[in-house]
Formats: sequence, C-alpha cells, structure tokens
Amino acid sequence: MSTSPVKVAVTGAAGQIGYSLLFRLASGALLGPDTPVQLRLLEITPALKALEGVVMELDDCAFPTLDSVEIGDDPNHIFDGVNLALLVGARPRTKGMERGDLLSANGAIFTGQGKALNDHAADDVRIGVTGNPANTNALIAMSNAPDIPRERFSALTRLDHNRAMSQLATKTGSKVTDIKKLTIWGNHSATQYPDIFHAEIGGQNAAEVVGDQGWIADTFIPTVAQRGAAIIEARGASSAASAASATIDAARTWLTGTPEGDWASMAVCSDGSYDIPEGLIYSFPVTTSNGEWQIVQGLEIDEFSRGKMDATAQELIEERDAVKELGLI
Ligand SMILES: NC(=O)C1=CN([C@@H]2O[C@H](COP(=O)(O)OP(=O)(O)OC[C@H]3O[C@@H](n4cnc5c(N)ncnc54)[C@H](O)[C@@H]3O)[C@@H](O)[C@H]2O)C=CC1
Ligand SMILES: O=C([O-])CC(=O)C(=O)O
Repeated sequence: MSTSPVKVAVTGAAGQIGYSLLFRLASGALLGPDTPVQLRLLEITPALKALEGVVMELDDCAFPTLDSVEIGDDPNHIFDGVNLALLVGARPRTKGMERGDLLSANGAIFTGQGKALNDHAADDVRIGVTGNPANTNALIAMSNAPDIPRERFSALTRLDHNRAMSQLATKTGSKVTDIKKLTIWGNHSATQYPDIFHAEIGGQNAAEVVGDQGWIADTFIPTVAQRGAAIIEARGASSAASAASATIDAARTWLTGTPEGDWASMAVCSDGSYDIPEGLIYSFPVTTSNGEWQIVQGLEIDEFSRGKMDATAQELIEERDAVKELGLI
C-alpha cells in the first residue's frame, strides 16, 4: 500500500445502512486495495454502545485496507480533518410516509453537521448526503457551511439511477453494462424523473430500443420513483444494502471519475442549467474527473421531459421554502 490514508466520516453508523456501508468502505470498495481508510463514525449517544459492537466486527474482519476507526457523538471531533463525509444518519420513513414528511424530524441534524464540517473538515472535503429527504438535507448542510465551496455538497440519487438501469436492462434483455447515459432529474422522491430519452443501450437510443412510450410513462418511471416505498412494503424497513452500495458508487464516481462516453446522476447545487432554479440541490446528469463534477450541457428536452423536470423542481422549491420557514437555512 503506497497512497496516504483517506479519512471517511459516516454518520448514523450504527444504523441499517451503516451496517452495510462500513464493511464495504473498510474493505476498499471505495478507492481500491492501495488506499488505506480511516473511518470516523458519528452516532447519537444512546447508539454508541451498539456502534462499539459494529467496530468489534470490523476488527474481526482484519481488513488490510482499514487503517483506523474512531467513534463518537461529537461532530466537531468526528469531522476533524475528514476528506469525505457520508451523511447517512437520519430517521427513515415508514409505510405511508413520503420522504418529505421527514423534513422537520431530520432537517435540524444537518444544520449542526454543516457547521461542524465547515469548521473542522479537511480543505478537500466532499460531502455526500444519503439521509432523507436527501436533497433538502444537503441544502441545509450546504447553507450552514459557508466556507465550503457549494460544489462539495451532493445528495444521493445514485440508488434511483441504479434502479433505473436494472429495470431497463430487464425490460430490454440487456446487461446493465450495456446501458449508458441514463439520467435521474430532480428530487430523490416520488417526483423524480428517470429519463431514458438520452440513454443508450449498446450504442442505440434506449427509448427507441424500448419502443413503447406507454411502458416508459406508465410502468418504468413510476416503478423507479416508487421503488423505495415498494421495498418498505415488502421488507417492513427501508432499503439498506442497496442504499449503502449506491452511496459507495456515488462517492467513487465523484472521486475517481465517470468513464469516457457515460455520465452519472448526482444531486448537486443548480447553476441554472436546464432552467432549474439556481441554488436548489437537483439531480442532473454529470461527468466527473479529479473530484470535480460538471453538469452535462446541451441535451434536448422535449415537452414530456420538461413537464417532469419542472414538477420535481417545484417540489424542491417547496421543501426549500419549508426549511427556510423552520429557520434551518
Ligand atoms: N438517498 C437514498 O437513496 C436513501 C436514503 N435513505 C435514508 O437514509 C437514512 C438512514 O437510513 P437507515 O440507516 O435505514 O436508518 P436507521 O434508523 O437504521 O439508522 C439511522 C441512524 O442514524 C442515527 N442518527 C440519528 N440522528 C443522528 C445524528 N444527529 N448524528 C448521527 N447519527 C444519527 C440513528 O441513531 C441511527 O442509528 C434515512 O433517512 C433513510 O430514509 C435510505 C435509503 C436510500
Ligand atoms: O424510500 C425510502 O424511504 C428509502 C429511500 O430513500 C429509498 O429506498 O430510495
């Protein structure tokens, strides 16, 4: 192992997602076998004992890439010098709730964590928000961290992206590796817009390969957008291993780059591209390299797509206004 260690903070580390995420991070799934990982794990005080048990299990794996583990309930300490912060800790929704219903319960977590990151994280920190409602929680953290460039905040729509890839592969009898340039636009919520009109399957336009607008509008989009609820219905708990996997995929793509000829979906601070109001944390198609992202420009947007992109932006505007009202931004 030659490279210097990367310090990764995970919040909500004793939770469901944490239980999948930590072991993958520790095993080198993020940056490979040559980069040692220092885990900095944040929990609320009553969960620290359970977290100690998880750390015992991490020890018992004897991962060659795991350099050190620190746990605690003080974000000012845990975020000290971190290069990557994965903000997972937040209450999950239960059956019958929309993710936006969690705003008042979870929003306040992200003011304090935004401030602590602002004051203590490393200069190169990247912050990925998984805890719901992810886009608006990222907005809250970003707004409370004025010294960290806005480009360093992102919310997770990679799980939606992965879900869309899988649905499309099944429908067309292709492999996920054949699918490129799929996009999730907007909010990680039921209003998100999974867009295959610019996607390619084996180099051909995906919507043309599908050849069935009815399936796209009435089956594909709602299946992807409602997948989280379907998992809660089936499992009795919200998705965890897939969310952890997507959290790692998103961070890896951000830090190591998108492949030539493809892009990823990331919810990032809008610069007004595609007429999405500036400052919203909105999922766009992005390319990444050297730890920076760029919104893919120049895609043609038809009336069907425009309506869906605007509807999910409108929901984010309402969430933004609600957290403003709560004094969180
Ligand atoms: N963006 C996405 O694609 C997805 C997001 N999620 C969201 O991720 C979040 C976590 O989900 P689970 O792990 O299943 O929940 P969980 O309830 O199993 O774990 C959450 C953990 O966060 C901790 N926590 C609460 N407040 C905290 C704070 N202030 N600081 C540090 N830790 C804190 C809790 O003690 C708990 O251990 C939920 O909000 C869930 O809705 C879940 C799946 C996908
Ligand atoms: O649906 C939920 O509440 C959990 C989540 O965000 C997902 O599975 O996409």
